[in-house]
Order: sequence, then structure tokens, then C-alpha cells
Amino acid sequence: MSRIACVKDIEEIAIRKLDKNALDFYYTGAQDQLTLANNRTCYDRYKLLPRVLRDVSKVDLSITLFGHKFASPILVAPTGLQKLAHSDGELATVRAAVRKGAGYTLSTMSTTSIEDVASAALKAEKALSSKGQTIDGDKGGRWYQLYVFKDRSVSLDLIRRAEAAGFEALVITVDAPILGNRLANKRNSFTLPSHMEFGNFKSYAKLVASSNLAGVEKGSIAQGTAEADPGYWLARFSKDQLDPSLTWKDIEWLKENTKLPILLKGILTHEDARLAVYYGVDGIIVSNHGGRQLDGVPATIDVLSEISVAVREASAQKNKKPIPIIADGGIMRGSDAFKAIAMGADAVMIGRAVLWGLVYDGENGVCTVLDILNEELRLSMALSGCSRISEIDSSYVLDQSSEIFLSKL
Ligand SMILES: Cc1cc2nc3c(=O)[nH]c(=O)nc-3n(C[C@H](O)[C@H](O)[C@H](O)COP(=O)(O)O)c2cc1C
Ligand SMILES: O=C(O)C(=O)c1ccccc1
Repeated sequence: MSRIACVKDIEEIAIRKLDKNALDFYYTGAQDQLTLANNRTCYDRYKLLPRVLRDVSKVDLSITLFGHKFASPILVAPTGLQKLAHSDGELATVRAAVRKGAGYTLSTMSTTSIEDVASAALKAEKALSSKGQTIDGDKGGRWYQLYVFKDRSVSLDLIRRAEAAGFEALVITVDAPILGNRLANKRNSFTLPSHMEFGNFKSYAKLVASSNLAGVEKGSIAQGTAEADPGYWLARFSKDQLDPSLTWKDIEWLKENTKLPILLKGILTHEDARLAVYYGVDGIIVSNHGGRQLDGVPATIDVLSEISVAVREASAQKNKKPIPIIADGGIMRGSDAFKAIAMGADAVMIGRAVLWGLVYDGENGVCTVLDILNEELRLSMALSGCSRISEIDSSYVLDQSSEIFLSKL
């Protein structure tokens, strides 16, 4: 077999390896998958405008967020059910993130517990130090993604556990009050194999019953009518347990209940970006959930520049520095990350790319994905004349379909 040269090569192998139930869960988007497709094609529309004759003999990828130095602005997005990809699941991913100094966010919907992920990460950090290996970033840098449950005591307990386990920020996902309309998962009656389960809910009786961890075959839930019953295990669990009544008031409640920085994941408009600053959150993740929630929303790169203006203005009104903006969706190349940063992101997250690495070769596969994307980003920077992430701005990209561009013609 020929050697792996890019993340697409790894994706192809992963597609061949996974069964239909798991592949469709990872790969597909909601409804007509318009946003999923757009997430990819939009990057291709932005052209790079390189500057030359600048010293690029040293290119520094590192960034600092919330006082923490990361080796690269490419962070690992929270994705649920990672044991479907590899038997080591979340443990493999977090170990890879440690080895590469990459930011890592653990999903509420993990197949491994918060505590086991934290202890694997600490062990991996110790192993690196004892080998005398250094990474270009600080230790730690792990965040916890929270879905807010109807039973608020569960959410509070998850926060306490994440804090106790050393997670350093909370990522509140706000674009999934209800799970998106995922047709492939419906058709497949998507389910977890019986030997897998959620990693965090064992002590919450209601969640155990509702997720059928108590031994009932997960796939055997009767198919209801489309309206009354979302039709498959995960959609039903989400409908029963996640709180669709969440509002900005609850962000205040969360702030009262933790000292950790809070990021909102799933912001797509400048109005909500302003509200996020107004309500005092510490960062936003501009995301369409990888095209898995509301189909038909724009690709994140297309809304980044107006959101970054809004964040700057709203933060200035409070006499504060702009809060960090992270973007995700469709990033499969280091040059995609470069473009997102140019359009206003401070960092980016990768979801599926990590999952493909995990399927391909567990921990080492995720390391390979991170290495490839970081090297591609380094190359984009060097060839564009940038030696630091902070130098990358909108002068390095051209959006050929934007009104500004068209009005210049
Ligand atoms: C299989 C899968 C599971 C996901 N699970 C979660 C999750 O549990 N929580 C969450 O906030 N986002 C979740 N996401 C969304 C990702 O965090 C991220 O926004 C998205 O994957 C980015 O797009 P990309 O996959 O094109 O990189 C999931 C995405 C995928 C593909
Ligand atoms: O699939 C997802 O996108 C997601 O966010 C999720 C929700 C519930 C369980 C697992 C993943």
C-alpha cells in the first residue's frame, strides 16, 4: 500500500474499516447534508494571497488561550462515542493530544469516564517527562464539553467531576437543544454495540434507565411514529435527557456554579456573539456542529469575519480584550486552518479528522493526523510569509464570492 500523505488518505482507510452503523454516525450530516458539503467546499473558495521575501526560517505554531500555551492552534473537538472508532476510544485520543501538545475537549457523550480520561492524560504527561521529551506547549490544556441535562443536578455533578479531574475550561454546546435530523442514523436505527456504554452516567439512575445501560438491547427500542418518537436510541436519549429550555439566563447560572472559563459552542451569528460577550462568557466556538444539527446554515468560515467584528466591538464596550474565537467544521487541511485564522479565528477544532485517525491506528493514528495538519499549517504559513500565528490576518485571503470582492470588479 502507498504511504499516507494527507488526512484524506486516512479518511479513505477509515471509511473502508468502519461498519455502516458507525460510519454513518461519524460521517453524515443532518437532513440534506447541505451544510456538511458546504463546510468543505467553502474553504476552497477562499484563495491565499502570499507575501514573499520574509524570513520564514522559523515558523512558530504555538498560541496561548486562557493563559495556557498550546503547541498549535489546531485543537481536538469534542466528539461522542469514540469507542465506535477504536477500542481505546477517548483514552487514545487524549494520549495523542498530550504527545502533540494539542488542546483537547472531552465530550459529555464519551464512552470513557471523565476520571479515566484525566488519569490517562496525566500518565501520558509523566511518560513524556520521564523520557525527557518536551512538547512545545504547557501541560494540561484539557477542556470539558457539557451538554446541559433536564436534571440540573446531573450537569452540576459533571461540572464538579470535570473540575476535580483537572479540566481547565467548560465548553457549553448550545446548538443542540434537540438532536439534528440525521436521516442515515434513523434508517440504520443507529445504536451502540451491546458491549459499549456511556462512560459517565453510571451513577445517575434516570440516565441509566433512559440510555438502556441496564442491559436492554439498545437497538431493540420500538420504532415509533416519526413525530412522537425520534426513532432511534441516541435521538430518543437526547430528547428525554437534554434540556431544550436552555436560555441565556442559564449561562448566568453556569457562571455562578463554576470558576472555570466558559466557552459557548455553536455560535453562528454576530447577534449571538454580542450576547455571549454581554453575558460574560470567556470564549466562543463558531460551529455548525460539523453539519449535524440545523441543515442549511452557513459554513463557519463565511460568518467568521462579521462575528469577529462583533466580538471586538462588544468587548471594547466592556473595556475588555476580545474574547477568543475558535472555529470548526470541515477542516481537513492545514491550509483550511490558516484560512479560518485569517478570517478571524484564534484557533480551530477538528472533529472527524481525529476520528479518522482513531479508526486508522488508535493513539498513533491521531498523532499522525495532528502531525499532518500541523505540518500543512506550517507550510501554508511559510509560503504565505508568516512566521507566527498572530501575523495571520484577512490580508492573506481573498474570498472570491464576497460582496466586497465583487464590488471591486
Ligand atoms: C461523530 C461526531 C460526534 C460529535 N459529538 C459531539 C459532542 O458530543 N458534543 C459536541 O459539542 N459536539 C460534537 N460533535 C461536533 C464536533 O465537536 C465539531 O463541532 C465538528 O465535528 C466539527 O466538524 P468536522 O467534523 O468537520 O471537523 C460531534 C461531531 C461528530 C462528527
Ligand atoms: O453526534 C453528535 O453530534 C453529538 O453531539 C452527540 C450527541 C449525543 C450523543 C453523542 C454525540
